[in-house]
Amino acid sequence: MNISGWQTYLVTATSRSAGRTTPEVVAAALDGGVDVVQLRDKATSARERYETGLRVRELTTEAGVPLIVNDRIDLASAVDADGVHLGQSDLPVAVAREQLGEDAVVGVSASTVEQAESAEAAGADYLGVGAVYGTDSKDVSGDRDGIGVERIAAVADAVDLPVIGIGGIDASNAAPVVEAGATGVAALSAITAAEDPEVATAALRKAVTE
Ligand SMILES: Cc1ncc(COP(=O)(O)OP(=O)(O)O)c(N)n1
Ligand SMILES: Cc1nc(C(=O)O)sc1CCOP(=O)(O)O
Ligand SMILES: [Mg+2]
Repeated sequence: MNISGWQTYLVTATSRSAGRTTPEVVAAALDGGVDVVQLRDKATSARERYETGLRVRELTTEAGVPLIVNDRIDLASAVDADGVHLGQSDLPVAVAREQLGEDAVVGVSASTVEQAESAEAAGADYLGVGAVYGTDSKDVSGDRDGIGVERIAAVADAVDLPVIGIGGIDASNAAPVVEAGATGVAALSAITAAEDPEVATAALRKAVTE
């Protein structure tokens, strides 16, 4: 898996998708050229997430794009995802590897250099680092304005893993995140809540590749 090629990373949220279903948003983002999709629905039942995950798996497989499941190793396995994204309070990387296999992609959230170094030592494949800017999509502890691109630079300097910036990122502010050393950017509301998720994805892609 070429994780270093992940420049645009969609994080889904049915509750922030302007009445569209998550498969509809994912299909549009795939048409817009997104590199990886993470299924992250905190508000729906396990059964709903499973059904949605199966459909999103079909779409991502057709497009040749990896699928990551947030938090849940069991759901990642059930929908045959490529991997799982784990936060600081989620199960350890080693458990994910044991359950999903050595080839599974395991991402870990880090908002400090210390957390990034620990995740690297634990065997993470990539880091999700944020919240870079202020966000309404998640209750983030600490600085409401975000950790800033300076922290992205510090983390990218400290570890050898691909770094994905997340939090408050859209086409207008994505370039400095990559200039600071991130491999790519993850976006939730900038894509899911956009008037046209395909256009928003293409704009984000342009911002980080040009
Ligand atoms: C790419 C990426 N980075 C960070 C996160 C946040 O994960 P976590 O800290 O576990 O918080 P929740 O998303 O579970 O609320 C992420 N999901 N994806
Ligand atoms: C899911 C998530 N994780 C974050 C972190 O800092 O770890 S910020 C965040 C929300 C990202 O949503 P938006 O792109 O709409 O700001
Ligand atoms: Mg989590």
